Amino acid sequence: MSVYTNVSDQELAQFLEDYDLGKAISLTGISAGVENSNYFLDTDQGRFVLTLFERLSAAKIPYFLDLTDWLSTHGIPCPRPIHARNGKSLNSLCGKPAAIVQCLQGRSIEGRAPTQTEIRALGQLLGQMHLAGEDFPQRHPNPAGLPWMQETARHLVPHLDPADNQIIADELAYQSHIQREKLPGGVIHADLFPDNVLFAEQQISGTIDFYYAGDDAWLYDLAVVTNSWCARPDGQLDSSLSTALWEAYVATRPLRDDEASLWFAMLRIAALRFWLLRLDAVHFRRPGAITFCKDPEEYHRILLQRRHGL
Ligand SMILES: Nc1ncnc2c1ncn2[C@@H]1O[C@H](COP(=O)(O)OP(=O)(O)O)[C@@H](O)[C@H]1O
Ligand SMILES: N[C@@H](CCOP(=O)(O)O)C(=O)O
Repeated sequence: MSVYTNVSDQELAQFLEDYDLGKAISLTGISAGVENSNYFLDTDQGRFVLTLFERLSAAKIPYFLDLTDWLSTHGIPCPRPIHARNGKSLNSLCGKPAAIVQCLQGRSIEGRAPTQTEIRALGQLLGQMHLAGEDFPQRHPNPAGLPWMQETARHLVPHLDPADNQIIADELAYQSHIQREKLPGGVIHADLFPDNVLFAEQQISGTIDFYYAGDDAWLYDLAVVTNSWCARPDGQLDSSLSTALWEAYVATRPLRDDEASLWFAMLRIAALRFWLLRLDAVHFRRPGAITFCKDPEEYHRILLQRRHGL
């Protein structure tokens, strides 16, 4: 879902007065995405992306902008925030917190399976991103950890059938015994799905949408990526893709001995996280001009397969 707030020409012109970006030529709503209102902004200085933050409070947003500023200066292709003349990267538009970021080149592979070259590039990039974030000075616990899952599951109960509620309760009970905080970790992207990675000639030209990023086990992030890039339509893993991803990742960030034993637990919690997120989006829809909800059933299938170790 992606355009909740419409911006008038006058509001935009006034907003841009605080930047050195010249005058607006056009503003085009982007229909992909879920959380925020996103626009391609063309000015006489080039193309940028304008985001109006719909859920995050202004106090929470600087972390994400500072993180992408940091990662982009540490070799990770991600949207560098554009600072206004007063030095701030976060400002206000239509009464919402708003930011302008660099528009990255390339296209996502959405709608088709990745090639071996692409999946290896992704594994390597994810390892590099984890290492690049190691010295990032700000701490921010993953906002979608177990407490978020427990809370989301609780308010979904009246909307789901008993079988689904039972699966969710079983998974939450299982995960409450897994100590992922003991695994090596640091900054994770936490949503590096195919629609958040841009490729140009099979190499990664951009990673976007860091608004779920936070501190958590790196292995959990690899599990999020594995589920979202390597699942077949029936939810089972495509082993040639998942193996290539794993090998490229561990060649960049070698795993500690205790990590491999928690691999299936991480795949399960990563599947549960996105099943809950999508159920929440479907059952608690927000009004908006362009509406797009992702299918919860896809993650239901993925979770059922991971519960069987597939
Ligand atoms: N910096 C960027 N460069 C190029 N395209 C971008 C950029 N940021 C967002 N987009 C485009 O906007 C779409 C939605 O962005 P996303 O961050 O996923 O939205 P949301 O935060 O609402 O989930 C992306 O799929 C991509 O096509
Ligand atoms: N990637 C998640 C939902 C988050 O949406 P995004 O557009 O902000 O990446 C999913 O597929 O459920």
